[in-house]
Amino acid sequence: MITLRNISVKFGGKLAVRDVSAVASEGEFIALVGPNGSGKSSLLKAMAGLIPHEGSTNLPSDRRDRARQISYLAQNAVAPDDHKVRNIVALGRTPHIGRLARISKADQSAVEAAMEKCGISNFADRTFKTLSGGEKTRVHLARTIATDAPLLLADEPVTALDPYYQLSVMEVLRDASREGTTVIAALHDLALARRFCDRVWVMSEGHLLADGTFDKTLTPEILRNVFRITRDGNIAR
Ligand SMILES: Nc1ncnc2c1ncn2[C@@H]1O[C@H](COP(=O)(O)OP(=O)(O)OP(=O)(O)O)[C@@H](O)[C@H]1O
Repeated sequence: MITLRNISVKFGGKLAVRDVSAVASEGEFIALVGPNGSGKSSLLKAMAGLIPHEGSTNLPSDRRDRARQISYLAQNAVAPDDHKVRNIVALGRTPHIGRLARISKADQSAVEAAMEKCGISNFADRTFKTLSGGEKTRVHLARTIATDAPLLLADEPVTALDPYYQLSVMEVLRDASREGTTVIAALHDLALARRFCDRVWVMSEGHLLADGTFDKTLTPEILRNVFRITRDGNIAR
């Protein structure tokens, strides 16, 4: 169980996340939704220990423990252009490899399995710079999956993907949650989120405005007042 207590994130005096308290259970797949600028990325980064925050969590504070416990897929993840795909995915195993130790057979299998799940095995030996945008996203996802951490945080993992890979990546994340990983993914596609996720956290102006099942949470009022759309997907006027 992951517990967030009164998490706040400030940038230059401006609050991007305001007093967020929530819990996530083992094996849950949570959709973190909300309009642009509502604080989703900032909350994920605070959970990943990448930016300073107020409040507390039960996540490990030691950097190495944190790296084993939490894998994080950034919204605009980068990777060395000249590295082979396979080596970038293998970076996901770094927290499990001792200093100066070589990658083990188990690490190697985790890398191969993650590449297979993300549909990138066929270009495992290409350099990163030769890939398309969506292919690069799937490489980053495979690196995140390869870590095999109990908490997976993904910031807009499907935004750059074609319809087939949107579904396929959502399946990969759902499978990870079914195997016991807690997955929290920032998503803009509410229909896709509803189809795959167990629960939704709705962010609005830094607050966690609603937390629950899709039916109870994404009410016509919230769609109108927070997302500025109607239930039919039109602009609310
Ligand atoms: N490094 C930063 N410095 C200053 N302000 C920032 C920084 N990062 C984010 N913000 C501000 O914090 C607020 C929340 O941003 P955040 O990226 O968390 O939103 P988001 O919900 O992930 O948005 P999006 O859907 O557009 O990715 C925004 O007002 C943003 O401008």
